[in-house]
Amino acid sequence: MDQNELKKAVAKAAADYVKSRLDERTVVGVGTGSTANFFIEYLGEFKHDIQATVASSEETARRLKALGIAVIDLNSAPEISVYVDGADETNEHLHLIKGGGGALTREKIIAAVAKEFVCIADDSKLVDVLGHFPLPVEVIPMARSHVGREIVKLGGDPVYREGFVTDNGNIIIDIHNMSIVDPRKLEQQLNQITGVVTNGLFAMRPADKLILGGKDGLKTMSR
Ligand SMILES: O=C[C@H](O)[C@H](O)[C@H](O)COP(=O)(O)O
Repeated sequence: MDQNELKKAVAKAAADYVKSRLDERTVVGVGTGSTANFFIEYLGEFKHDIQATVASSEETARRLKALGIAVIDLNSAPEISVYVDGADETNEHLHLIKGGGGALTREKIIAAVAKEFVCIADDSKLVDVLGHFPLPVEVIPMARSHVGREIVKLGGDPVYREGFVTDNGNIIIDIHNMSIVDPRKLEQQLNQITGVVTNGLFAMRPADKLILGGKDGLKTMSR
């Protein structure tokens, strides 16, 4: 199977899992990116059974609505039963790097609310130490230089994502060349920098379940 087929396989497994748990109160949190897009397609197959979804980006909301799936504002959702999303990197503790597509802040908000966070990925994303993938940080535009200097003090190489504006009207700085040996500590250190909205480390609130697709089939890891 190529990488796309692996993404499809994990998305199907997550959709089957969500379907098996649906009841009349279920609100599904839906992620952003190429893996999540396959999940959205599978959701479309049982859209009449889904009460509502909360989308982690404008693009995901557009795709869900195009399939006729109800999208509600998070503030109108009494709870999110399950949130399904991809990741850019994961370690065996289910700590993640997310935000390659720039949707990290809304994703992190949904993850914070969700009772269960199911991450889906092909097994090329599983690493021993996070940080090979550049870590995205969403930043208020006027704080760009300040945040960049603070990132250098933490040992990373900040790279401004040219021409990209988040759904929240902010910029992204990607941190390169940082071996993230203590993800929980770095997540908190970055959040302490004035001007940072959030960062793409999901270590304080990791995934609860990880469905990985590889050449030998699917593997599920849980915390
Ligand atoms: O902002 C984007 C999200 O965090 C994605 O979940 C992440 O970038 C993984 O995307 P993909 O499934 O396309 O590899």
